Amino acid sequence: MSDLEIRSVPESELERMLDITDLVFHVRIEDDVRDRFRWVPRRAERIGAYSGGTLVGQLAALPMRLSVPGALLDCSAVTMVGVLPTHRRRGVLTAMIERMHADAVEAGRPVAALWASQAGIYGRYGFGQADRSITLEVDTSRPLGLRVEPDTRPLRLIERDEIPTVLGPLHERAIARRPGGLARDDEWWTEGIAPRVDHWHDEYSEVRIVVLEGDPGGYAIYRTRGENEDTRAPGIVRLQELEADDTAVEAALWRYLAEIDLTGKIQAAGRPVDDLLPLLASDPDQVTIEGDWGALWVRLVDVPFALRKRSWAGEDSLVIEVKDRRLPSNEERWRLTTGGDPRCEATADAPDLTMDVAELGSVYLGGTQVRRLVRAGLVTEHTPGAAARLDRALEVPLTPHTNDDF
Ligand SMILES: CC(=O)SCCNC(=O)CCNC(=O)[C@H](O)C(C)(C)COP(=O)(O)OP(=O)(O)OC[C@H]1O[C@@H](n2cnc3c(N)ncnc32)[C@H](O)[C@@H]1OP(=O)(O)O
Repeated sequence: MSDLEIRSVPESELERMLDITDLVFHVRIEDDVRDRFRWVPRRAERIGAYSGGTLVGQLAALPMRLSVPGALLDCSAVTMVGVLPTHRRRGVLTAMIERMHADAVEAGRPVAALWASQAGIYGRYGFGQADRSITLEVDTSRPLGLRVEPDTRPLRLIERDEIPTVLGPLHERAIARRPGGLARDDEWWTEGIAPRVDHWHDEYSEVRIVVLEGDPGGYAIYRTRGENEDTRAPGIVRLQELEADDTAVEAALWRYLAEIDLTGKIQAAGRPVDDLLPLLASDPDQVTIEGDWGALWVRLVDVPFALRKRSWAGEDSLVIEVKDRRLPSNEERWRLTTGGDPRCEATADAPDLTMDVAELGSVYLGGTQVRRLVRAGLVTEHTPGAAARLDRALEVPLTPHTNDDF
């Protein structure tokens, strides 16, 4: 598009950004809750596409920190992407992504991440799907038997203003154990994770937070809905997040949720794929997996830095040839030396594996098997056994998972 100008969106145009969000996502952010939605673009780097001086496309990049195995890395968390239907398919998104990449390089952010509205969009920009989520449904119309002894220490319901101090340390431990989470500040907790009312599900109660304090400890964030008087459908506990330092605490929190009076079902969207509950339930038929979907997409902006900063499960040395048509500084043969002091240096040696940076993004957190990508024809294995060796080095004890919906 010839008259396209890419520049920062000033704070005075936040309302226009919300209007564009309404328009492209087919939603209506009512006046009384607009204030709540402004916090995201307010704290983001706002990239605008202007045509004739009018904002026609937008992208918000939140400076965050992403948990990767063994580290927290600075990350551009991309959201609120939209292009007016009158300007679609003319390269507006591509131009905004290029600016986002340049900004991330300049700020020294080695990774970018996003949730995709449609999975077909972001691979071309070097993003790979890095983790998945499942929805669990638990039938609690009868008692939920558990095969382990739940922790018997008391649980406490806390108020929202206690969240950062009480849940903060528990969440820090959770994302240190499991890659894929974002480090949270007070606003992220109270506006993003646990707003008092969930605008998209306002038939549910205000947010409830139950905690088992201490170390080991844990918490659950949930909302409830009573029985439907017309259909007699049972009341529902909608679980948003449950984190526990050990299995006994986890069992105590599930038991608490299962025993809430006047409810007969727990709906838990956004659980990790290796969730323990299907194994812990005495009657596994009470726990069903109702959904399974792609969650976080990861883009390595600085490949050698990201590979050096991640911890690895074993010692090895492999040459990975990376293709990256958007960020040429990544397009290299990299000798990756894994182990206690990881190294990643450009080399002229023959590659063991060749892959696009998008595939590297999808395996980086440890949630996707390189061997599977080889079988799919998406990664080329030049040295027999190299994919299996990289898989061993990438291995993480807990599958990556992201519960920060941004
Ligand atoms: C992180 C997030 O916020 S995800 C939310 C994304 N936003 C939405 O889904 C809202 C509704 N959709 C839109 O606003 C727009 O259609 C966007 C942002 C998805 C695309 O914007 P456009 O300016 O039309 O994209 P652009 O013209 O730069 O297209 C770039 C490429 O992506 C492709 N593409 C664009 N949208 C899609 C899609 N939904 N599915 C598959 N491919 C797509 C184009 O065909 C083009 O391909 P090419 O490079 O091979 O020619």
